[in-house]
Amino acid sequence: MESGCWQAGERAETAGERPVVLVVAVALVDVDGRVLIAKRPPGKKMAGLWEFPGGKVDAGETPEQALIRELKEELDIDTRQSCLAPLTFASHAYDDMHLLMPLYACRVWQGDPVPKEGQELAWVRPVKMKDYPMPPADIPLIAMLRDLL
Ligand SMILES: Nc1nc2c([nH]c(=O)n2[C@H]2C[C@H](O)[C@@H](COP(=O)(O)OP(=O)(O)OP(=O)(O)O)O2)c(=O)[nH]1
Repeated sequence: MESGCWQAGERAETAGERPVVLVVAVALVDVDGRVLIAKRPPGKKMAGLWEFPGGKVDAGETPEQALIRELKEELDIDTRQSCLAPLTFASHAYDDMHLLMPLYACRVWQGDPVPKEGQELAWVRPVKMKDYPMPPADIPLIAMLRDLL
């Protein structure tokens, strides 16, 4: 078997004892088809990399509730569960955890996104996202956004 996914799968099977961590993220899409990404602030893990808004799902929350909460906290915008469309997901082994990250698409929200946590924001077309360094888990999502949005 020569295919690339077969070879890559051999290397990825080392997750072992790492906890699976559920993080929810969203592609906020504007009328021009651009997607909002935010730069992780200094001091955080993977500081300086660009990511989709979102965060960890707390105990007792649904993924959608967590995302609505994170969008308010990080960007001061309001959206609703009915405006969150499941798009794809990332499943990636980091050194300390295995990240499971559903990615939603959202085109309807209220308010203008403002960086509540001092993070830099950018509206970027999926074809241009490769110019913005992102966490390794996010890399496969870029091509999916290009195809699915
Ligand atoms: N929000 C978001 N998180 C991402 C993306 N890609 C990716 O690997 N992550 C990782 C980074 C973090 O380890 C985790 C999100 O955690 P978080 O934003 O709620 O909290 P944090 O960075 O303060 O995490 P921590 O210090 O508590 O580990 O998911 C992404 O596109 N968006």
